[in-house]
Amino acid sequence: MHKLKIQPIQLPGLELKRPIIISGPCSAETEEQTLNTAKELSARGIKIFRAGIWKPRTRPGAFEGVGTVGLPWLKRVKEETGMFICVEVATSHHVYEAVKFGVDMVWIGARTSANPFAVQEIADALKGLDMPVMVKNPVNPDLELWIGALERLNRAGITRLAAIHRGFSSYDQSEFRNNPQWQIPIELRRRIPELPIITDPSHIGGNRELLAGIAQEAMDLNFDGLIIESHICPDKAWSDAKQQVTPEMLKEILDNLVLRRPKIGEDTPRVTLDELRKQIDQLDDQLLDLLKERMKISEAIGKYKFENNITILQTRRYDEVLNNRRERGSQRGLNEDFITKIFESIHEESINRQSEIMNKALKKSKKQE
Ligand SMILES: O=C(O)C(=O)C[C@]1(C(=O)O)C=C[C@@H](O)C=C1
Repeated sequence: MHKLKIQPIQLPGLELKRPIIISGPCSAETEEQTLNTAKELSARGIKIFRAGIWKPRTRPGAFEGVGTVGLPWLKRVKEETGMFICVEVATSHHVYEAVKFGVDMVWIGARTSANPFAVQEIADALKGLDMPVMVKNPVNPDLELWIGALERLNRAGITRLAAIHRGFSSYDQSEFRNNPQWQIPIELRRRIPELPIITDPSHIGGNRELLAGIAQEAMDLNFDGLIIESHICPDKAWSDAKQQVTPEMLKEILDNLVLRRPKIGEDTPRVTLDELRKQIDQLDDQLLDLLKERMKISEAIGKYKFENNITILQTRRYDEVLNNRRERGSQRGLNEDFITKIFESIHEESINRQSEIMNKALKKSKKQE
C-alpha cells in the first residue's frame, strides 16, 4: 500500500499542544451570531474557529447553510480575534471560495468522504495549495474508504492531514447519534501512527449531555484533539441545536478533562505494570491453549458428523451455547455484547474447521471409490 507522507498541522504562530481544540457553531447563521460566538470562544483561549457555511442535510428543506455570504463574516472573525478559521468543503467550488476568503484549514464531511469522486474533485482543487485538511470518517464504518480519502489528498500534495472521528451511522437506536465504534479510529492509529486524530463529540453524541464523556474517552485513547460545536445561544441554533454548547459550557468541559500520560516512561512505576503485564501474558497463553483444545474437539465432532452424515451447522445447539455463555458471562460481570462477539467468532472458526475436515474426508472417500 502507498505509504502516507504526513506532516504536523502547524498553523503559523500557533503551538499545537494536545488536545488541539476546534470550536464554533454548527452553522454560521448571521454575522452577529458568528462574531459573538467567536469572541466568546477566543476569550476562553480557543484558537481555531469552525463554522459550517454549506451544510449537507439529510432531507431537503432543512437549513442548508448561508453559503458564500458567510465567508466575509469568518474573515472578520480572523481579523478581529486572530483565530484561525476553518470550514467544511464538499465541492471544488467550495474550495475556491474558501481560499478567496483566507480560510486557514478545511475539512471534508462524512457524507463527502464516503464518495471517492467527490474527494478526488476536492483533492484536485486543493493541488498546489499548502492547506491543512481534516477528513471526517465516512458515514459508513469503512476504514479503507477513510484511508482512501486521505491517500487521494496526499497524492494531490496535501501532507498536513488529520482525521476527524465523528462516529458512524447506524439504523439501530442507541444513546449516540452516531455510533463511535472506537475500534475503527484505534485501527487507523495503528495503521498510520503519525496521523493526528481529532474526535468530534458533538456528532457522536448528538446531545450536549454526552459531550464530556466522549471527550474524556478520546483523551484516554490518546487522540490528539477535539472538535466541539459551540453557539452563543445553542437552543436557538438553526441546525443541530441539541448538541451545541455555549462557549462557557465548552470551557467547563475542557477544564474537567483529565489528560493522562501518553507513554509509559522512566517516571511511571514500572514494577507493578510489568507484573500486571506478565499476568496478562500468562492468562492469554491459557486462553490460547483452551482455544486450541476446543478446536480439537470441534474437529472430532466434524469427523463424527461426516461419518454419520450430519450437517455441520446445528442451529439449536449453537443457540444454546450462545445463550448459556452470555448468561454465565453476565454472572461473571462480563459484557454480553463482548461475550457474544467472542463466541460468534469461535463458532465461525469451529464451522470452518469442520468444513475442512468434511471436504478432506469427502475427497479421500471419492479417491477410494
Ligand atoms: O455441537 C456441535 O454440533 C458442534 O459442532 C460444536 C459447535 C460449537 O463450536 O460449539 C459447532 C457447530 C455447530 O453449529 C454447533 C456447535
